[in-house]
Amino acid sequence: MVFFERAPAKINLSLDVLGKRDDGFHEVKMVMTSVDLADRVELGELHRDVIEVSADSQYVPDDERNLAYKAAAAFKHKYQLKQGVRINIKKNIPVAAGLGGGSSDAAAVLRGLNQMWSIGATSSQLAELGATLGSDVPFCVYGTTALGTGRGEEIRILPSPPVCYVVLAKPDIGISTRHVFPKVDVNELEHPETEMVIRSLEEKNFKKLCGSVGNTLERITFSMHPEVRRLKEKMLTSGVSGAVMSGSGPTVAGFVKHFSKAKRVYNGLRGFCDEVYVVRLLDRR
Ligand SMILES: C[C@](O)(CO)[C@H](O)COP(=O)(O)OP(=O)(O)OC[C@H]1O[C@@H](n2ccc(N)nc2=O)[C@H](O)[C@@H]1O
Ligand SMILES: Nc1ncnc2c1ncn2[C@@H]1O[C@H](COP(=O)(O)OP(=O)(O)OP(=O)(O)O)[C@@H](O)[C@H]1O
Repeated sequence: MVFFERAPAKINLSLDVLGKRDDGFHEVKMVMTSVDLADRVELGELHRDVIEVSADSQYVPDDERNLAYKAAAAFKHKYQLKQGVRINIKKNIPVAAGLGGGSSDAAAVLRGLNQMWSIGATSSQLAELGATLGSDVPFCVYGTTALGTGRGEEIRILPSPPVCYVVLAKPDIGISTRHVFPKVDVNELEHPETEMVIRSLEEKNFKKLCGSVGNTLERITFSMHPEVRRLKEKMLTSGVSGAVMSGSGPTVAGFVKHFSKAKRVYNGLRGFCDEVYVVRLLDRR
């Protein structure tokens, strides 16, 4: 039997760092949501006790370093399963882009294996297992709109954003979160208005949302890669109502209410950077 799971990209509407923890991670407070740019994860049952993984991208490992492989290994270990699985990933989410692609693939594997092997684990149990794989995996298990606290793994579901289009633009660089967090100086941070972002979701207020999106990691990524700052500026002058870098970058998300405007922004940015997408937010609660 073959199972398919969608693995949507995540974007940060806000990302705040509150402090450094004893375990080396940072205490964060961030609002995340999912968009309809998604990888496609195919799971096929094997009768041997092996995990095989392949992906149609040269930037993604096809062995135990793949986060999807790690998710399958963790799931098999947790539920003491002797069956194997073949995982095939059709990558549509740009890699090392701040869009949580690997985390979303891992979450899709947890959801898919739970279904394929009829384990009956709850989302919260899958999220707890996901937290052992990476800070963004628990959010990706739910894949809606949520507040992430702790190191990002404590999830509170929020109302979905007002209906709008999101233009995603990624300059031709990859950024690893691991290289950005060590540069955080907790005494020199500008804090985004996360509470205002949450209120804008509760009120479904597009204007308020656009006026309050923010990411404290922007300053660090911009200083390492000035082209990301230029991209955000270009996006704002192209007519988006608000823009914010996702995760540790380099992808910048711009918000517009109408498709005609999204198309104009898209066309304007295409001459500026290679990878541009017009997407929609995933959930409609
Ligand atoms: C930047 C975000 O994408 C925002 O959604 C996430 O916080 C990153 O999530 P992720 O890629 O799943 O991150 P992890 O794989 O857990 O951690 C990668 C590295 O980022 C740093 N890290 C990550 C999360 C966090 N709250 N504090 C950190 O300091 C750590 O150095 C860690 O070694
Ligand atoms: N299934 C996967 N999809 C994408 N990248 C993966 C996967 N498994 C492992 N990786 C590795 O993880 C790294 C980060 O890729 P990803 O696309 O998840 O970026 P990101 O969302 O910016 O994450 P991070 O915050 O971890 O830097 C890549 O360098 C890649 O080699």
